[in-house]
Amino acid sequence: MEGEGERGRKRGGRVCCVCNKERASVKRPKTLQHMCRECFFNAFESEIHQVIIQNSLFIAGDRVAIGASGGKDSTVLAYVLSKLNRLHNYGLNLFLLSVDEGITGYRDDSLQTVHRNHLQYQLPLQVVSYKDLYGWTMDQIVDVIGFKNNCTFCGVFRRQALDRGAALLKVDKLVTGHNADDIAETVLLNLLRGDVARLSRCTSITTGEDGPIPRCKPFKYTLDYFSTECIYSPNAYRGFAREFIKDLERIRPRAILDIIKSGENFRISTTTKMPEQGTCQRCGYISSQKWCKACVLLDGLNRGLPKLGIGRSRGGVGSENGKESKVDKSIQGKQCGTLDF
Ligand SMILES: Nc1ncnc2c1ncn2[C@@H]1O[C@H](COP(=O)(O)OP(=O)(O)OP(=O)(O)O)[C@@H](O)[C@H]1O
Repeated sequence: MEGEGERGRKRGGRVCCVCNKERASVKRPKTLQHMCRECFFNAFESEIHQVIIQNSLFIAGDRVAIGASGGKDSTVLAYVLSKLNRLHNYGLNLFLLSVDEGITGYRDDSLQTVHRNHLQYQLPLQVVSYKDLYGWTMDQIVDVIGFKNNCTFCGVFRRQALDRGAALLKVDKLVTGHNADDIAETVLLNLLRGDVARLSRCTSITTGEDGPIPRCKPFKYTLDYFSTECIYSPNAYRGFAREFIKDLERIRPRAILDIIKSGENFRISTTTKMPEQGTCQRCGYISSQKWCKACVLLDGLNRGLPKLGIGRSRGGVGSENGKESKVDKSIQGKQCGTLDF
């Protein structure tokens, strides 16, 4: 901890500023405190408990699916949530829900972690795959679309796949391991794209209350320590926002939480026209357009026109003789990646 001077140091390193006994092994980016492992875990778990209670994330008896990717955040989320559920008697029925995107050498490895968590924490596991839901794996999609726009497919399909998996489990809520860094990136991206509708909701700790399954982010205020990248996302726009945010964090760690705060304080003018929620005429999933984005993308893939739903391509769904249809117009201007959680 800054200002501790010699008092805070011990031969071989600093002393934990909480217990004043053990050697510190982490410096928390959020508070800049030097802590030992044990005190860090305690502080972290009690902060998540506070977030859950203060935001009334759950009610006793809720069936809750944990979006389990096998990555570090959702793995920690599964551990912490099952521990807090026991410790504080939340009365939740917890499940692990994994989406297998079909990315060889990436998701197949991380799904093994999820299978281990399923046994370790004794939580029922549901896996849904892109192959079963859409008939395509991400490996196959990348073969036809390349590396540039594949994140659009993956993001849109994952969002819907999680909802479909949650429906199979008949859960009341879905929690994800999105952390403060993820949310700050999304604020910036929505700002850069002028996506007012998403900007207005991306900082909420619970979203989708008007949709099929509300989603919560108990790690909303948790800063990232390190992150792993999908093998197919080297060109994603999000990656640039991530680098920018990491640069800011190096100068001032609280910058990330301040970006979230700014996002929370945006007020959308009452005259701004917001999209109206409806259902996709094709699959029945929620959509503000005639067809949901997943159906538009899938239709393009199946017709051998994979770029149809990306960016400003013409001659899309429902178009006659190359003229734009309503659906074509609806998908314009929303390039690369889904910016909803
Ligand atoms: N394939 C998946 N199956 C289930 N949930 C997923 C999947 N991918 C992402 N999620 C959920 O969305 C959250 C954010 O995922 P993302 O890959 O953007 O970030 P991350 O910080 O790398 O998370 P993680 O470390 O948990 O993978 C995850 O923590 C998880 O809850």
